[in-house]
Amino acid sequence: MEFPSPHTPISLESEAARMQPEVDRACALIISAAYQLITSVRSPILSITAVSTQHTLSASLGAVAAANVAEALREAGPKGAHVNEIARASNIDPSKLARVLRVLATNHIFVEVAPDVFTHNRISSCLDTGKSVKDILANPEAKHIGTLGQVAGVEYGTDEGLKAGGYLRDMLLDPKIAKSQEPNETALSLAFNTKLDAWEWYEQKGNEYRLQRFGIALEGIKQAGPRNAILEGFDWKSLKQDAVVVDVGGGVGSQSMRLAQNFSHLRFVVQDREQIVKDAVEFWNGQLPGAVKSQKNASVFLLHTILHDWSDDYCIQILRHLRDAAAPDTRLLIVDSLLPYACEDDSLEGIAGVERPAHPKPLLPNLGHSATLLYHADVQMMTIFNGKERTPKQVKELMEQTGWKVVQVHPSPAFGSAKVIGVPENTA
Ligand SMILES: C[S@@+](CC[C@H](N)C(=O)[O-])C[C@H]1O[C@@H](n2cnc3c(N)ncnc32)[C@H](O)[C@@H]1O
Repeated sequence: MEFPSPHTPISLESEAARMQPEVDRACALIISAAYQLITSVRSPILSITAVSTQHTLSASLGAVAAANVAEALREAGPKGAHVNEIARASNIDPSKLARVLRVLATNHIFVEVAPDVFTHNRISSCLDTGKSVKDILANPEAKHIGTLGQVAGVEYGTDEGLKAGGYLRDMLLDPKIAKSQEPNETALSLAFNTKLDAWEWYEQKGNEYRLQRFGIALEGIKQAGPRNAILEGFDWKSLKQDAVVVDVGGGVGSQSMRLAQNFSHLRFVVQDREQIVKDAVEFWNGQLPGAVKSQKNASVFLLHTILHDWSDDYCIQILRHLRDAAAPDTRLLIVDSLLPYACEDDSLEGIAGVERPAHPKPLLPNLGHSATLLYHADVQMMTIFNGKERTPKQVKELMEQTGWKVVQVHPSPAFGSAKVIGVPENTA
């Protein structure tokens, strides 16, 4: 097995090694230990200052993605290109672009091979849509269509994500919305001066590119984990012929698609907002025409990265509605990240499947930096949606309040892939 070199471009094959759980765990320990060492030896004032200015990194990454720098560098070949050449396609001032690229290169994203000459490395290659600069400039609205979605994810995080993040303190400290559970009283609504919730805001005229990019970005983040994570941890095979899986808030139905491709005996209902369902019909007709039929009597309610979009009040409404529509043998399948506390946690006792492996001391019990993306996502969910990544206990409590009983938890190190399986309370 070969671990990828920092100088080779990313591909699905290059990441194959880390899809093996033992390799993934070894990497997590290394990342956790390395970052803990950095924080131990660096001046605390410098540590805190580095964090307080870290938005410059996100902002630089966003600028470079929007300016199609990765595509220009790929076209320039392995020796790289001078900033004068890179800047030409985007009309950015070359000396400003050089500084933006240099802060990234200093953080191992791109390599400065000679003064003002930059080339790709493995991390920067993730910023490449694979399209030509000419094609992107000819049709900028379609930049992310047909891509794996990781660049869409970067643009999402560094555009509405970063802008909303800038208003976190206002959201938390403004007495009018500080304790709100409403999806339209968020840092995003402050940043974009809107009374709409994120879903309505995305559907506003002028936000077409952002809406489409958001949908494609959802796929991008899944590239970091095993492609077929949805297949594991739930016994899909044992569901009877023509069992109906309702993909609640299913987007274009990409999870249902993966299930349909692997379990031909299942039928699917993909439920979402009207505008999204229009895209879903195209997506399905293109790949599995006739596979989705609208039916009642759900065998499974699948909530794939849904509850994390909503505050507790709204999750309770969603879960109650599903409970009302459930038959005695309906299964509830919640797929989301499960967030550990940063300390030891005995609240997990009695929940089947959530035992945490012990990590070597003095690493943090949640593995610190190697798990940091979960906590970034949690805060981002708060700023954009008033949503929340939850601990296993928090999910269990929401289920118990709404007539569902947890029967199994299937933790997954992959982002957004842990499963909590429930059944209607009085039939368990
Ligand atoms: C984070 S995405 C998850 C999509 C899909 N489950 C997946 O994992 O690929 C959340 C989805 O919820 C949908 N959504 C938001 N509000 C909704 C509502 N009121 N009814 C149905 N779907 C909704 C959004 O349009 C979006 O597709």
